[in-house]
Amino acid sequence: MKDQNQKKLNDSWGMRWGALAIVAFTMMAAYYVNDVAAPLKTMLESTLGWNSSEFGLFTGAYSFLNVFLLMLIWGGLILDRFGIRFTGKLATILMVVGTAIEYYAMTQMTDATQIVMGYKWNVLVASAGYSLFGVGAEVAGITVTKIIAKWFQGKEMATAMGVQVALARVGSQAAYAVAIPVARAYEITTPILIGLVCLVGGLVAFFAFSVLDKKLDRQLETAVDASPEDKFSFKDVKHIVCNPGFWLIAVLCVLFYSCVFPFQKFASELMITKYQIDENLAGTIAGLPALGALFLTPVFGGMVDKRGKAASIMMLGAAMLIGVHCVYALPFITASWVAIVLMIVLGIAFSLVPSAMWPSVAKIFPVNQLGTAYALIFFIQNIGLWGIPTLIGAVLDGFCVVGTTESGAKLYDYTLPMCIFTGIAILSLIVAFMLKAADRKYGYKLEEANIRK
Ligand SMILES: NCCCC[C@H](NC(=O)[C@@H](N)CCCCN)C(=O)O
Repeated sequence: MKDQNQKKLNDSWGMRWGALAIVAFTMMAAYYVNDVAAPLKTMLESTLGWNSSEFGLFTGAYSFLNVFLLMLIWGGLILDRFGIRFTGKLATILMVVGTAIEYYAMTQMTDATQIVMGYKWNVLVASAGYSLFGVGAEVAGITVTKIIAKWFQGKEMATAMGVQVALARVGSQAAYAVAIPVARAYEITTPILIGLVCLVGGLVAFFAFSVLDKKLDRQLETAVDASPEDKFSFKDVKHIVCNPGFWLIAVLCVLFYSCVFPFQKFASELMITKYQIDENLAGTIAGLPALGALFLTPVFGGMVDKRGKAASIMMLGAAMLIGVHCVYALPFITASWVAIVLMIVLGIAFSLVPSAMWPSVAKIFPVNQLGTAYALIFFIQNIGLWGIPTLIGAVLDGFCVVGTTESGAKLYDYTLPMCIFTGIAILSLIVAFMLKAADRKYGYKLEEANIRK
């Protein structure tokens, strides 16, 4: 007879946090690669001749397959059918292959400038690689959420999720900080090569995690690592999409994240051209929200746990976003310190909203629908992560060119794009307000503390 009281692998503090460290490293590499090309926008223009529309297409390509081929939905199904080890490895392999294609297109296909469907061939190949990477990164995101739920069940689950997101921000900040200096010191694609090497390390790390996870499964005596109650189910989809809270959170998510991630992709150039910030520093400034979020997300998460007020916090974050984008839109404010202060405020908003939003999903839906709810929200969020960079790139090329830089790249006036971001931020405040009203009407308890005294 088996000893039911036998200590399991995840009962050991060191083992479960060690396991988290391994998968968090893979996600850190993913966030690094996700963001590393963004600060290189101007260099891509002067070195490879990419215009803003092409940069926008490339940036939005992260979400292209996720949106148009429903890859997040299939990813959710694969995750439930084949489990976290298989899906995690598959997702990481997709990230490695996608990044390798992107790197190849940017290094070996520099002469492939023939126009196909209105874009340079090398842009399309790099975008295809980045799109494949995007599928891997998003599927890895939902897989890691599920890994944490499994390894930290009945333990420090919320803290573990906060720490994982915080560590992912380290990857983002590193990308923004090193991209331009490394590209200037070596080749424009060296920062991407570094990301590729890190992702291969992340793949090895995931294989190592799988050994631990298999051992845990043997201890848990489960053949399949997805318990029936957290499987992706089309019945749940119907139930979830009929809930007004789902739509309000999903729309708030797409609007809010559309004002942060896509904005950051263009922010390095904005810092250099409008605020005259040194090129080597511009990426670090653009990455400040990620750095701020690294420290503040766990702090605000703790506040939401203890004091509640999640709906009000989301409103506050959205209001701060309006202020930030509105001031960036003002053409007569060009002092570099203002740009830096605004990035810090954006960092605070970027910590407030996610720390209130993601736990709110868990308040609206029962545990057995959470995986499905997160996959659907990620899917809707990806529509913005695809559409907004594509739109901003086209707007820059179509309406904002005001000259040429010394290196031959175009010089843009960012007033119109910043007005667009301000408009989206205003919509996000309206939706946050509606969410608070819905909370009162339907009793989601978003304003209540998670931890009861
Ligand atoms: N448990 C959910 C955590 C979500 C963290 C969130 N990530 C996303 O929303 C991803 N779908 C998109 C990541 C894009 C990275 N540039 C986050 O705040 O990072």
